[in-house]
Amino acid sequence: MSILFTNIKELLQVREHTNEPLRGKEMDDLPSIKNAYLWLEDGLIKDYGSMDDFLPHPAEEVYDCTDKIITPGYVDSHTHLVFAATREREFEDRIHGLTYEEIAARGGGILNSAASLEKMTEDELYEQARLRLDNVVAQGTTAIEIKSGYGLSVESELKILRVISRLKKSGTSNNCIIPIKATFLGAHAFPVKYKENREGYIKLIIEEMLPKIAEEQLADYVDVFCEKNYFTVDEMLRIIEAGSAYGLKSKVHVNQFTSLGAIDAAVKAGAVSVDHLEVMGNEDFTALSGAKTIATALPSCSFFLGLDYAPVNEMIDQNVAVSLASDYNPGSTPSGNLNFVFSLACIKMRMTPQRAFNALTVNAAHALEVHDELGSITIGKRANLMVFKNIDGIAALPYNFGQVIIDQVVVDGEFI
Ligand SMILES: N=CN[C@@H](CCC(=O)O)C(=O)O
Ligand SMILES: [Zn+2]
Repeated sequence: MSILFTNIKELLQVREHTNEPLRGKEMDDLPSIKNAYLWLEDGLIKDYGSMDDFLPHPAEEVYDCTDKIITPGYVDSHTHLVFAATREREFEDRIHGLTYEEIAARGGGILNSAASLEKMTEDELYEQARLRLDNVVAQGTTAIEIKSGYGLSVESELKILRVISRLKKSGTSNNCIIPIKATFLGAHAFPVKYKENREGYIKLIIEEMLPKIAEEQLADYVDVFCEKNYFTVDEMLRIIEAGSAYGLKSKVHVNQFTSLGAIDAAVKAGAVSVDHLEVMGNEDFTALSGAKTIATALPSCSFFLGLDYAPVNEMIDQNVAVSLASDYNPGSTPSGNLNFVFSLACIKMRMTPQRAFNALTVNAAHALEVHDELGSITIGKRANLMVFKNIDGIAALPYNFGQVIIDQVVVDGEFI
């Protein structure tokens, strides 16, 4: 099947390749072609260019895009989209003055989510998660990472990872398949029965959960919530190492509330990404400067919990590869809408629209290791796109905060 878009008002994020994540001044550049064409074949980008150089291409479908802007779809490299129940009660508790940490200390938070997930069947979980996937794809997410971590027992962690595995194969309710990566986050919190036996739970993760997950090939990455009252830096390193023995690379939760030295340790351990970064010390910047590890900021989490925002412009100035993701989860971020993340990045973090869009596409694709197939308009990449009508440029996306102004989403060359 081949499709041709002609007279495109502007084709954004066109790059010959995206072998490396963008850093420093590169983040300010959002390459585009005005009055462009784009030719898709069998779900891939076959060719693109200026209409001035246009030669007739054989195509089964041709669309005139005089009033349209086309971009690559977003990539969401950090979500907890498989969960059993929302947590409005805690939301109200925070309005009355309790903090996220206080709610967790009372047995709420992650443990609350684990208790409700234990009671839910795999099929119910799957149906709910698929509806959430439908929603985020309609909002422009065209590749996604999904974590476990609301199980905290062998059976429940496997249940979540099996749901993710089903989503990988089945896609959305209308069978739209986007790339999904699964992350094992058994080290999200200590279950109550292991409160006085941390070692016992870490052993369960390393000696029981990981081997089973590896046997069923249920995970692409391993994650740890490294934070005061959760997992220490040493515990994180042990779990990263255990995961790597099964071929799992790591993506870790660090510096959400405290700077513990986890960033330096994770970078040295070869983590693909370090995520959150609301609290950053000088040594954290130094560890990330020039590192291969991607720094993923989650502004919707800061917005929802009233935390500081990750200092992304300072990181970019210090040669850190910055990406943005949603952190979609029932506790700290009950939204997977990357259009809203885009607005927050510009409004609250003072990223320019160019920087934020690069962080949501090219660098986000690196954070998910899908940069060879997604994140830019590049020949040979998958045709996962967003189409916008009657806007003047990229700034319209974050400007229209709280709204989804996408006209159409395209996945593998098909309108969804
Ligand atoms: N901080 C750790 N994990 C999640 C929130 C978990 C929850 O509150 O359910 C996050 O990334 O924000
Ligand atoms: Zn998270």
